[in-house]
Amino acid sequence: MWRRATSLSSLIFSSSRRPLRDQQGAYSLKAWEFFCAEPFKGEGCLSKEKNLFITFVLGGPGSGKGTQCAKIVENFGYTHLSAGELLRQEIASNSEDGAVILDMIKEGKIVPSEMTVKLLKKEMESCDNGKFLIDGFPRNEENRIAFEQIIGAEPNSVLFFDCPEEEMIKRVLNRNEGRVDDNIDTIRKRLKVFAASHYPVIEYYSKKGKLYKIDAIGTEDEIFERVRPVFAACKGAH
Ligand SMILES: Nc1ncnc2c1ncn2[C@@H]1O[C@H](COP(=O)(O)OP(=O)(O)OP(=O)(O)O)[C@@H](O)[C@H]1O
Ligand SMILES: O=c1ccn([C@@H]2O[C@H](COP(=O)(O)O)[C@@H](O)[C@H]2O)c(=O)[nH]1
Ligand SMILES: [Mg+2]
Repeated sequence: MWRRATSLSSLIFSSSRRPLRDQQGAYSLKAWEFFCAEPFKGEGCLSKEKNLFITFVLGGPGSGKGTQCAKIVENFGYTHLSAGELLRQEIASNSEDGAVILDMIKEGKIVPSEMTVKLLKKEMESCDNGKFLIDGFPRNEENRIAFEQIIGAEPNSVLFFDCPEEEMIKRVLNRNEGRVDDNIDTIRKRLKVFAASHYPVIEYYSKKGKLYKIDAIGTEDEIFERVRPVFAACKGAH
C-alpha cells in the first residue's frame, strides 16, 4: 500500500493537535496510532535508552533527499543523519574503514551494513534529540535488517522520493559539490545499484503501511508542500 502524503490533510485536530474521532475517525485514528506507535524496546538497544522517532528518507541519487531533509529539520526539529555524508566523513578521517568506503563509493556500490550502521548508531547515541531523519539508508534488505537488529528499532515512517532517472542525472551533474561519485560513469552505476536493490525495502515498508511516496518533480518548495502533511500530522505528538 502506498500512502499519499496529501491524504493526511484530512486529519482533524483539536487544540492539542490530537485528531478527533468524527466521520473520518477511523482513518484519523489509524494514522495517529501509526505515528505514535511505541518504538520497539529490546534489551540493550538504543531504543531502550531513549524514545526514538525515526523517518527513513529514500530515493535515487539526486532525487532531492538532502534538500528536503534540510526543510524538514527547519520546520519540524528533526536531526538529519545522511548515511552518505557519514561515510564521506569516515573517508576524510583516514581510518581503515575509510579506505574501503572510498573504493566502494567511487564504484557506486553499497558499503557493508555494519560499517554504515556503526556510524549511524554513534551519531544517534550522542544526540539528545530522539527524532531522526535517516537519509539514503537503508539501501537494500541487508541494510534494513542490520539496522533493526543493531539499533533495535524500526522507522515510524518512510519517505520515498520518486524521480525519473533523466531528472536525477541532470540534478547530480549540476550539483557541483566536488563529490567523487558525481560523474556520469559513477551516476550510471549508482542508478543501476539503486534499481536493483531499493524495491524490496520500499515494498517491505509499503506492506507495513509506513510508506509515503512523494512525487519529486517540481520546485523544491512545491515538493516540500507534499512532504509537510506527513510531519504536520504528528507535530506535538512527541
Ligand atoms: N526540486 C528540485 N529541482 C531542481 N533541483 C533540485 C531539486 N531538489 C534538489 N535539487 C538539486 O539537485 C541536486 C541533488 O539534490 P540533493 O543533494 O538534495 O539530492 P539527494 O537525493 O540527496 O542526492 P544523493 O543521493 O546523491 O545524495 C542538488 O544540487 C539540489 O540543489
Ligand atoms: O547507506 C549508505 C549510504 C551511502 N552509501 C554509499 O555512499 C554513496 C553516496 O550516498 P548518498 O546517499 O548519495 O550521499 C552511495 O552511492 C554508496 O556508495 C552506502 O553504501 N550506504
Ligand atoms: Mg544526499
